Amino acid sequence: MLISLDEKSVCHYRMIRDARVLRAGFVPREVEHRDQEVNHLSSVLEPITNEEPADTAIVTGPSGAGKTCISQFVTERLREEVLDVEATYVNCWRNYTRFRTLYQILDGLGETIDIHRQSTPHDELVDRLQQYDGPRRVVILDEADQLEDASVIYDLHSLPQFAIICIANQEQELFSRVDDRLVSRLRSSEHVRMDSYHDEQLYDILQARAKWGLDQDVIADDQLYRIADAAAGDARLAIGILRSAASKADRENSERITDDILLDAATDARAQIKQKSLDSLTPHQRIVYDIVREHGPLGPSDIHDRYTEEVDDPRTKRTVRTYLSKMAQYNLLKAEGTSRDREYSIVTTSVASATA
Ligand SMILES: Nc1ncnc2c1ncn2[C@@H]1O[C@H](COP(=O)(O)OP(=O)(O)OP(=O)(O)O)[C@@H](O)[C@H]1O
Repeated sequence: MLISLDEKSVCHYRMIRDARVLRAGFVPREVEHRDQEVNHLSSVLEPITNEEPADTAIVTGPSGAGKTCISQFVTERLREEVLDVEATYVNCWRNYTRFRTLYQILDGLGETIDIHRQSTPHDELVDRLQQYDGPRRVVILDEADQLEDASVIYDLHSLPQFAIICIANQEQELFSRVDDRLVSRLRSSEHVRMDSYHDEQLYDILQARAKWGLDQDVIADDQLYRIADAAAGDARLAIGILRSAASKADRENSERITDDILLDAATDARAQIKQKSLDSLTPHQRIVYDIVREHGPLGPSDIHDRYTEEVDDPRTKRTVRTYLSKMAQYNLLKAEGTSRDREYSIVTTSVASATA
């Protein structure tokens, strides 16, 4: 238990013991229920521990299935086992151009001092990667289906110094963004698929976080089960609800997480995740989202027509479809109808919560 004194010397109870373990990007020392996926991914990367080239790994699954966590966990474990392995993590949604992704990778190698965003050609960046002869390096390309120009995967694919983990929600979305020569290579890559968690699995993930992050007995088992149920298979949302609940309890100087706190926490966590997803949208995706918000429900063709009227350099219909699908995956849009008459509308954050 942590007790702190504010300026007025009032005692404040703090139930959060270690806030790090409640953060979205935290990689735990032990991961729950993913032994098979951990072993599979480890075996794909294994050759680099003997200085041999490794196959590219494709990791897919819905939001909150643990794709990033498992990829980072496996990479870290590898780095613990052998000295000469390094790792670079790139969020391709944030770095969605080929230049930015190459830049981030080179930055991890300390090779960006004289690179100029305006004038350095792509080929020179690729040359530098080719010349890299340091320790073997795992490059995690997270949200790889968001790359505007996925040829960066091709750039890296053939370089033996780099082992690539490509993370995406769906395999077909990743493949629809790359050209045929790369599709055939990626099809023969190792594929690690992850499904949404069951309630029991989410409960275990939550219990471990509560154990490390919070004081004992501040949340009851049945409350953890309700969080798991409300999160509907998404570990990111589940941990988000626990984090919101604990910080609200701390703000209110409460010694336990009450059911009322939990109810608000579910709403807060959903709103926070939604805001984060909205902030991640690229400028073109944001325009598409706003069109659906203002004029939806709309079908993909109507959306594309309106979008091409609004921008000078429109992306293809196919790309806009991948935007729509990604926003549906991230619960920003909902799709209704079959593939022939599908329409998209925005998801309004519902106040009703399954933690009630
Ligand atoms: N098996 C697990 N054991 C422990 N913690 C986990 C596990 N799976 C996921 N988590 C935790 O859940 C949260 C969400 O996981 P992660 O970010 O890896 O999901 P994701 O599939 O990459 O989602 P997104 O597609 O939204 O990026 C993270 O805080 C992560 O540490």
